[in-house]
Amino acid sequence: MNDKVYIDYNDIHRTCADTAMRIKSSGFVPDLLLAIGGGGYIPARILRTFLKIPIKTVSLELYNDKINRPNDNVVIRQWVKEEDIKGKKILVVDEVDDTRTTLHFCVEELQKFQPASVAVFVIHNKTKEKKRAQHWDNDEVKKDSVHIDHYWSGVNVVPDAWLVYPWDAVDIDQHCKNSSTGIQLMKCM
Ligand SMILES: O=P(O)(O)OC[C@H]1O[C@H](OP(=O)(O)OP(=O)(O)O)[C@H](O)[C@@H]1O
Repeated sequence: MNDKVYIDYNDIHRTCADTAMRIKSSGFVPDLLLAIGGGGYIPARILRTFLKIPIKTVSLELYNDKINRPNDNVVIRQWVKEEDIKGKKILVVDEVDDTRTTLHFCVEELQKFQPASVAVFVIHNKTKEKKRAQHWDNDEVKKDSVHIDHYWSGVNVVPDAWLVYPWDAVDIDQHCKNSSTGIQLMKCM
């Protein structure tokens, strides 16, 4: 079993702040943050502090806590209206890109509403072979069938990292103590 990495709230805030600066300097000016719940809600709110644009939310479920394994398909618990997306530049926000199943599903569904463009932000990207959209995070991004204009990960992490986020903590004080230990995270350039 892999060591758990307890993620610190302040590190999340710093990562969002740093990446917001990268987004601003990229020339991509999003109209809307689209948070994928539950993990994308808090990073989207932090990004709003810097990007000063509205947030809309969707709720998607891949991992099924009741059966302790992924669902066969991504389940939509809540979705957006077409009028919120059509013609807009959308920045999709989630906390982690693991197999990329959820992000790919979300972008594919959003494209049906004809956004002007779509980009993706995650706090953590696990550097592993993805099940979908292999090329989003490298120079071949535009070759993928489900197109995005930009992909930003705050931090690239080793493939088998077991990330524990602070909003899942029952005892946040113990979580903070644990967050000073853990495996090495590989910082994204
Ligand atoms: O890259 P993937 O393999 O698709 O995994 C990443 C997704 O899994 C988690 O969601 P989950 O379904 O556990 O829902 P939650 O955010 O409500 O915990 C996480 O929040 C991402 O959305």
